[in-house]
Amino acid sequence: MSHRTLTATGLVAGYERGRPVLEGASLTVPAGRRLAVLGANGSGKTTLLRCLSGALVPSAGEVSVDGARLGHGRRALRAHRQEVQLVLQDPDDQLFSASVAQDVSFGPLNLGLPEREVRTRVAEALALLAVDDLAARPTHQLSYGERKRVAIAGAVAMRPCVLLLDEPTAGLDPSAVAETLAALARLQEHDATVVMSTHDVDLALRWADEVAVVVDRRVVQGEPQTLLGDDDLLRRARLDRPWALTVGVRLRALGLLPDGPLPRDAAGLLAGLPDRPLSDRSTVPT
Ligand SMILES: Nc1ncnc2c1ncn2[C@@H]1O[C@H](COP(=O)(O)OP(=O)(O)OP(=O)(O)O)[C@@H](O)[C@H]1O
Repeated sequence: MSHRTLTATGLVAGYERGRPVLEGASLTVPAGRRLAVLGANGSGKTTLLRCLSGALVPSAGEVSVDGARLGHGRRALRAHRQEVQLVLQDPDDQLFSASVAQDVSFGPLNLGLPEREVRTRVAEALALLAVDDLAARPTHQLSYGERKRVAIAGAVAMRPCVLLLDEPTAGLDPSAVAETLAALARLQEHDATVVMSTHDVDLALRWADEVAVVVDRRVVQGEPQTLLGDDDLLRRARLDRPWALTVGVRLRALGLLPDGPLPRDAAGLLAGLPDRPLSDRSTVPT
C-alpha cells in the first residue's frame, strides 16, 4: 500500500432535493495517519464517507486523490475503489458469499487477478484482521464482531491506500473493540491510511491523530485534544466532552498533572499523577 492524499472540497450532498445533508463540507484525509470522523446520529458521517468512496455523487464540490478530481464514470470509479475502500456499518450489507474465504476473495477475483495472487491477498487480509481461523466458516454463522472484522478483511484484500470504516466499533464489546483497534494498528504498519467514523468521543480521543467533526452540515477538522475540548463546538455537534479531558483539566487545576498535552486515556492520566498520596506531600504537621 502506498500513501495517497484524499480530499473533499465544498461538498454538497444529500438524498432529497433542497435538503442537503452536507453543504460546503471540506476535509483532507491525512496520509498514513488515523482520522476519526465524529458526529451525532444523523449528522452526515456516512454521507461524507460515501462521497469519499465515490458511492454517492455530490451535487456540488469535488473529491480528489493526490489532486486529481474523481469522476463518476464506471472506469473512474473502478480505479478509485482500488485506492479507496469503504466498509459499511452493517456487515450484513457487505457479506454475501457462502464462506469467509470466498467473501474476502470476491474483490480481488473481480479485479481479474491470478488465483495465486488472490490466495496471497486473502491470507494476508485474514491474518491482519486475526480472522484466519474463520476462513472456512459460513459467514452467516459468525458473531457480529467476527462479521465486522471479516467485512474489513474483504476491503483490505483490495490493498487500498485509504480505508474508510463506518462505525467499525459500534455494537462491539470491549474485547472486540480492542481486537479491532489492534487490527487497525497492524494495517497502519502496512502503510494504510485509516478513517473511522464514530460518535464515541472517548474512542476518538484515544485513537485518532486528527478528528473531523461533522457539524451544521460542514466539517471542522483539527487536533483531537483541541477540538474535543471545545465546548461550543461539542454543543453544536451534539457531542459530549471526552471524560479523560474533563478529568485531566480538573486534575491540572488542582496541580496534580504536569504541563503539556492532556492525557488521552486512563493510562495516560495515571502515568501523569504523583506517585505518592497527597497526605505524604503535605507540609502541615499532623
Ligand atoms: N438513503 C437515504 N435516503 C434518504 N435519507 C437518507 C438516506 N441515508 C441517510 N439519509 C438521511 O441523511 C441524514 C444523514 O445520514 P447519515 O447516515 O449520513 O448520518 P450519520 O452521521 O452516519 O448517522 P448515524 O450515526 O446514525 O449512522 C439523516 O437525516 C438520514 O436520515
